Formats: sequence, C-alpha cells, structure tokens
Amino acid sequence: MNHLLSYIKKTLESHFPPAELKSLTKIICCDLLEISELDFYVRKDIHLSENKQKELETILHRLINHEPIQYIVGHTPFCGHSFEVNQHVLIPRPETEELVELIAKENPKAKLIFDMGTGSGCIAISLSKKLPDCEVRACDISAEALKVARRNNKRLGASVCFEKQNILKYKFPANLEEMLNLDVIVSNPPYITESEKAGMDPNVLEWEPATALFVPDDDPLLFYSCIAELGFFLLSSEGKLYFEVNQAYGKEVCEMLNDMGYSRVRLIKDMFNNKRFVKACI
Ligand SMILES: C[S@@+](CC[C@H](N)C(=O)[O-])C[C@H]1O[C@@H](n2cnc3c(N)ncnc32)[C@H](O)[C@@H]1O
Repeated sequence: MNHLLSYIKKTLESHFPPAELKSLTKIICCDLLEISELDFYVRKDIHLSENKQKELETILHRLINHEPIQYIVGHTPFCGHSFEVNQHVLIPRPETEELVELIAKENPKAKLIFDMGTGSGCIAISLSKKLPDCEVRACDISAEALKVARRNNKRLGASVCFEKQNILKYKFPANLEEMLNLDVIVSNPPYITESEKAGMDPNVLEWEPATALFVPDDDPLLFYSCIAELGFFLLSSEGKLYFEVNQAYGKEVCEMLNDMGYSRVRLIKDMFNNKRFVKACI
C-alpha cells in the first residue's frame, strides 16, 4: 500500500493541493480500485493486478487532464442521496442543498413544484423525496441531461415528471391546467457571465457543460426574467419563486423582481455567508 500511495502522491502532487490530494487518494483507492477502507487505513500492502494497474493509470491521467473526480466516479452525494453524474450535467453543489432544505422547510404542504433547468434532477428529486405528497415537475433543454435525471429519478425511487423545454421559449404544454397553480418555481439556471470565465478552474471550464453555466455578458439576468414572467402565469396566488443566483447579481435580481411586481423579495445568504438565493412571492 505504501508503494501505491507514494506512486499516487508522486504522480498527482504537482497538480493538486495537499488536502485535495489526500481526499482524492482515498477515493481512488477505496471507491475506484475497490480496496477496503480497513486495508486503506492500516496501509496494508496491496499488489494491484495488471488490469487494476491500467485502471489506476487511466484514473490518474483523467485527473491530470482536469476531469472532475465526480465524473470519474460517476456519482456524487446530494441531500443524502447518491446522484449519477456525467459530462452532460452540472455537478450538484453543496450550496444548492441549502436551497432544497429551505424550500422543503418553508413549503411542507406544497402540492405542486416546478424545477426549471433540472440538470441531474438533484433539486427536483430531493424535493420529491422530502415532500412525498407533492407533485414535482422539472424541465431542461438538454436531452442528455434529462436521460441522467430520469435514471436518477428511477434509481432513487422518486416520482418527478420530466419534460424537455427551452425556458427562454417556453411552450405551454397541452395539459396546461395541470401546470397552473404551482406552489413553487425553483431554478438554479445558468448564471456565469462570459467575462467571468477567466477566473474559473479548468475542471469546471473544460468539463462541466457550457449550457449549464453561461449567460451573455449583456444579459446576465436572462433566465431570471424569463422565469419570473412565466411565474405570473404558472404560480398560484400564494406561489413563490426560489432562485440560486450569481453573487455578483443578487441585488439586480431582487430589483428586477420588485419592479415586475413580486412581493416580499428577499436575498438569502448561504452557509459561507454569500448572498446566494433569492425568494419572491406573487
Ligand atoms: C446551473 S445548471 C443547474 C442544474 C441543477 N438544477 C443543479 O442545481 O445542479 C443549469 C441547467 O439549466 C439547463 N438549461 C440551460 N439553458 C436552458 C434553457 N434555455 N432551457 C431549459 N434548461 C436550460 C442546463 O442544461 C442545466 O442543466
């Protein structure tokens, strides 16, 4: 084991800071090479088979190429569940778990929730699991993302109904009456401006789907304004909007919602004290 650990360290140490290298080493050994945690912690001497050695080389190569470990493992934890992820979906972030907790806490009796831009389905499926009496619907423009979301829905035993929709050209479905009177619209839409690309890590920029991330510099609130317009049609008279927002534009999103006529508009901080969520009522 010591030989294996020092090989991983030697290969990766110039690419990752020490704390990240430590957690990556554990994931490589225990999750990917299937070495037991006990053997890992007692540093048992392990001899890798030829196949496992090849697997290790591929993993190290992928990591050096900036591929996120979550895509290599193929799943990631979110709200107590394990979600399949691949290059077609954004890797669910811990901040977004807080948005799910907030919605579930503030809307325990919700009957109908719509998640717009669902990606892996992490928000919709987690809400459906937390609020079993609530019907949860979700949409995304990406057919590949919807495949992942549907697989997550099935594997996690949730009952979200997914549809392919372009938020920016939303087509009211034939069963429109089923979509009216929403209690909650939630969205974590693309919100990074093109000019913010320069400061981004290569593992996000080169690997996570651009459709999930970016908005034009000249229209950073594009998705929020479209969704807020739709909210007037789809939300019930008590309905609420919940957004995850770019910290740089939280105030602008609030001003826009106030100008549009939403009430009780609030900018909410996440666990890192960043102004990360916006809530508004009809
Ligand atoms: C920031 S990701 C959020 C994914 C997931 N909800 C989460 O929180 O991890 C934004 C999602 O919006 C989707 N999206 C981008 N443009 C869209 C559009 N015009 N209509 C519908 N969905 C869109 C992307 O495919 C992506 O899955």
